[in-house]
Amino acid sequence: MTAVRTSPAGAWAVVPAAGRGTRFGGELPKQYLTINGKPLIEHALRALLSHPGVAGAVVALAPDDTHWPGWTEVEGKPVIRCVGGTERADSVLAALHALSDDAHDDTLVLVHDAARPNLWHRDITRLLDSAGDNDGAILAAPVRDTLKRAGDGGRIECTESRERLWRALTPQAFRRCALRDALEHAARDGIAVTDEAMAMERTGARPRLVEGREDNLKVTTPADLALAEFLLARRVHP
Ligand SMILES: Nc1ccn([C@@H]2O[C@H](COP(=O)(O)OP(=O)(O)OP(=O)(O)O)[C@@H](O)[C@H]2O)c(=O)n1
Ligand SMILES: C[C@](O)(CO)[C@H](O)COP(=O)(O)O
Repeated sequence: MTAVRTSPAGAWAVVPAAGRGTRFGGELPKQYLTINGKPLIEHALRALLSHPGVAGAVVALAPDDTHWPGWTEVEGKPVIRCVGGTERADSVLAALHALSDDAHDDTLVLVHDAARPNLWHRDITRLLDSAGDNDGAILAAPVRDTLKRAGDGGRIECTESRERLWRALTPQAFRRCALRDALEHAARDGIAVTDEAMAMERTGARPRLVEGREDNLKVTTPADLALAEFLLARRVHP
């Protein structure tokens, strides 16, 4: 893995893409499934790198990835690869390390799943506008459904309040070193964090919730892929 010089101007995208897609199933990792002739990861990278506030991207790949097309540039901006880890948080941490020490500590990083192909510029802009303080910000969507807690035997134990509950989306935006330290701390404590905000919360930070488009979906199952196809077919970029 090569250390990278980063531009002081602009945020950097960090794209974890080292997952196996176990819940999706199949041989091909889901980030390489195509919609409109482009793999999901390309949709994600183009959405990020075509935004004027994003200077480049670091992509974390599985060590045995044979599908990565070898891009070093997308939308005229640099794309760097590194080897990801066992869990998503390990992959994000590896990508943060791949940004060299001469990158500013306070460079803003936007961590975005390779498996979220329907990201819009307006959401990136709103996130960048809100992520200036040291606690960072994430895109999120309010929970809309009535929530049931399961008891024994597949029966409902109770109805949970959805008040103040949000679904975490990506990108999630933080200062590079603050996020690196938070992820390292969680790893040392043996805590499996499922998103970047969770690692930051453990340090006492209170990241801002920025309401994002509800159709910024993560492709997790085949049903999600069909929905993403529907959404992207109607989309006029960016
Ligand atoms: N060790 C890992 C695990 C996940 N990811 C990435 O994190 C994003 C969101 O994770 P998820 O949807 O959980 O992807 P997978 O781990 O591939 O799916 P599954 O949990 O079903 O195996 C994806 O872009 C995935 O490639 C990663 O970079 N490194
Ligand atoms: C980061 C994430 O996409 C936010 O929704 C999510 O946490 C990824 O992992 P998950 O296992 O699918 O929740």
